[in-house]
Amino acid sequence: MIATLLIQHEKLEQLPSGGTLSPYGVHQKHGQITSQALQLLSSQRRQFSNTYISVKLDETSGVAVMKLKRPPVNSLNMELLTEFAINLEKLEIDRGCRGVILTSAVPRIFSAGLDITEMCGKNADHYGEFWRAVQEMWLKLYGSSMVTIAAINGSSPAGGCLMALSCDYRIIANNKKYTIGLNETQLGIVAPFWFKDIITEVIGHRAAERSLQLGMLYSPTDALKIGLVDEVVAEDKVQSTASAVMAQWLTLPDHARQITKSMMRKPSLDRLVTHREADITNFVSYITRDSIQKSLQMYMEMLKKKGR
Ligand SMILES: CCCCCCC/C=C/C(=O)SCCNC(=O)CCNC(=O)[C@H](O)C(C)(C)COP(=O)(O)OP(=O)(O)OC[C@H]1O[C@@H](n2cnc3c(N)ncnc32)[C@H](O)[C@@H]1OP(=O)(O)O
Repeated sequence: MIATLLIQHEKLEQLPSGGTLSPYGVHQKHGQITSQALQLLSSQRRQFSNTYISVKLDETSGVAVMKLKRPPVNSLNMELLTEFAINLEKLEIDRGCRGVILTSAVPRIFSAGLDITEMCGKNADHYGEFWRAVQEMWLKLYGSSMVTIAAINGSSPAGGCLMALSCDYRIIANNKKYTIGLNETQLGIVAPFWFKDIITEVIGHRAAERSLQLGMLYSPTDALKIGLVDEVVAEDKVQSTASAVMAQWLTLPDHARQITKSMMRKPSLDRLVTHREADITNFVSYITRDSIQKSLQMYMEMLKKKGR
């Protein structure tokens, strides 16, 4: 139902083209392609936009840029998570798309993580549905066969960090004000096993243990030191670096890279798929505890006071 609505509402823009494109290059139909025609071809883009996500697919390079656009902080509510999973699935089945750059349209913020208001003062059915949407986003992103690059152009705590960690490569803007990490314990909550698994895979057991217990948020340079991100670049170079890294990754034959990626990620994906229902039950029984609700409410109040 939601999927149908989203597809009906999407704006599909097709720019003019002078010929046929394939993901792997230009197919020449008649005679020589002029430089003007090449220019037109190289600008062929498909764009679609939903409420909280915009996607631009460059059919020449096969690279889509997916932007989160939910001001003020791109917090991940049910609708954004659902749009995200649907858009990623659309790109996944689109033979013209080989890579996705995930970034933010909101200045200074990549994503503030899960929308805390989705986890406060609601009923058990809501929490169950919300958690399923969080799982779905992760299964789709971490399990994507495309090359995924996080262009982290702002702060990225908790669920925002999880999104970045789920990509193949992370580039963050060099700005001391930005922080990234899994800070759940600072909210008085526990990151679930699959958050723990993925950060352990990326930064190793010792660093993950310290990072998770203390709910650490790192500056870009400190994140680089522990391997939480792969590159720190000037703020105005984040997108161009992401495009350059993507072009490099796309020189590899898809099938070899995809099978290798799947081999590396399958155990963690399988673990969540196998325990999915138990993980939802666990989340619901945990989040409905009075003590957890109090912690989250206090954290939200603290955020609001800070903002005043
Ligand atoms: C067994 C399972 C157990 C449960 C596991 C659950 C796993 C949880 C994962 C999560 O992702 S929980 C969310 C954690 N997120 C955070 O801790 C981030 C909190 N936000 C911030 O630190 C800051 O807002 C920011 C992102 C650094 C941006 O700072 P800035 O100064 O630019 O903006 P603010 O004034 O702080 O915020 C503006 C506005 O947005 C509201 N807000 C911020 N974050 C969230 C959020 N995650 N959810 C909902 N709302 C959020 C904030 O309250 C302000 O609202 P107003 O005061 O304007 O109404």
